[in-house]
Amino acid sequence: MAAVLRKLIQGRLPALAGVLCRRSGNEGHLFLNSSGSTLMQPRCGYSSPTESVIVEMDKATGVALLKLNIPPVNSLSLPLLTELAIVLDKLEMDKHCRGLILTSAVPNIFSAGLNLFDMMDKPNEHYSEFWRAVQEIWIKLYGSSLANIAAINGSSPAGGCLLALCSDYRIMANNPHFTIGLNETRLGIVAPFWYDILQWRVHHPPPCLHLFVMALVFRLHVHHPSAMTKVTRAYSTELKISVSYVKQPINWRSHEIYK
Ligand SMILES: CCCCCCCCCCCCC/C=C/C(=O)SCCNC(=O)CCNC(=O)[C@H](O)C(C)(C)COP(=O)(O)OP(=O)(O)OC[C@H]1O[C@@H](n2cnc3c(N)ncnc32)[C@H](O)[C@@H]1OP(=O)(O)O
Repeated sequence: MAAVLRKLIQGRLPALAGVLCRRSGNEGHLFLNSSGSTLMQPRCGYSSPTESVIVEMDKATGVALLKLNIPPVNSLSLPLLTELAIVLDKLEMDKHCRGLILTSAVPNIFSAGLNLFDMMDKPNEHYSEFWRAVQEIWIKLYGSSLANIAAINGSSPAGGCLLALCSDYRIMANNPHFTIGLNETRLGIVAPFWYDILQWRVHHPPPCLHLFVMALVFRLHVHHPSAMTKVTRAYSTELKISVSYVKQPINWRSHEIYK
């Protein structure tokens, strides 16, 4: 099945498909359990200097698991955003890396959004630097040539939700205690205009990414390999077409929402 997917799609997305679809063994598989914790068997690992972003690279598949690791709530502070930017740059330049999964090492929290203390009682220069770092993460994640998925294993309000929206696809743990959404509007903080493009993508996801999620569902719940092969065959044309949709350049003025 994974072989069929690999044949159908060229480029970097197949590596992720391999992770999601592999039939035997646990290595390289991503699991989200009901408590929202993720389990992945890494082949090797390295971390950012302060370990605020833990990176576990599966060399066999070329997929990196990135875990935000700033307790208590993974708030997106200037140091965390800076470190995340460095990690994303490194992965982008790593020719063995083909995809990434963004998740959290903090139990029950994906990210509490922008660090509120970075947005108060600071000099103007700090606000400029902070906002530049926020925009940089958006550009790096959304504009990444790597296939990327957000595994939302905890609450993810405000900027946490926006961070997840930068990924190609989102999978959230099924836990009624986990919340997600743009609660910051209650504080009078409004997401910028360029956030529209993220919303647009969520409402119009590339069809092949649907297939990856279906693959995950099959792997975890059906355990019926032949079913997936049938699905892959049925969607083969759609898959080929959909490759052209993935990783569209950032050119929101050409999107229909602006027409
Ligand atoms: C963003 C990068 C990607 C780019 C995306 C592009 C899109 C465009 C970006 C533009 C973004 C603009 C809009 C975004 C704005 C924001 O993000 S503003 C931040 C708003 N966030 C919140 O309002 C979250 C508030 N927090 C909570 O709801 C809860 O804390 C929680 C996350 C659900 C966790 O609850 P719980 O486990 O009960 O923990 P608490 O006891 O509440 O908190 C523990 C300690 O953590 C501190 N804390 C919580 N949130 C933040 C925060 N955002 N910043 C800093 N600190 C935070 C909290 O005060 C507690 O501290 P102590 O009291 O000292 O223990």
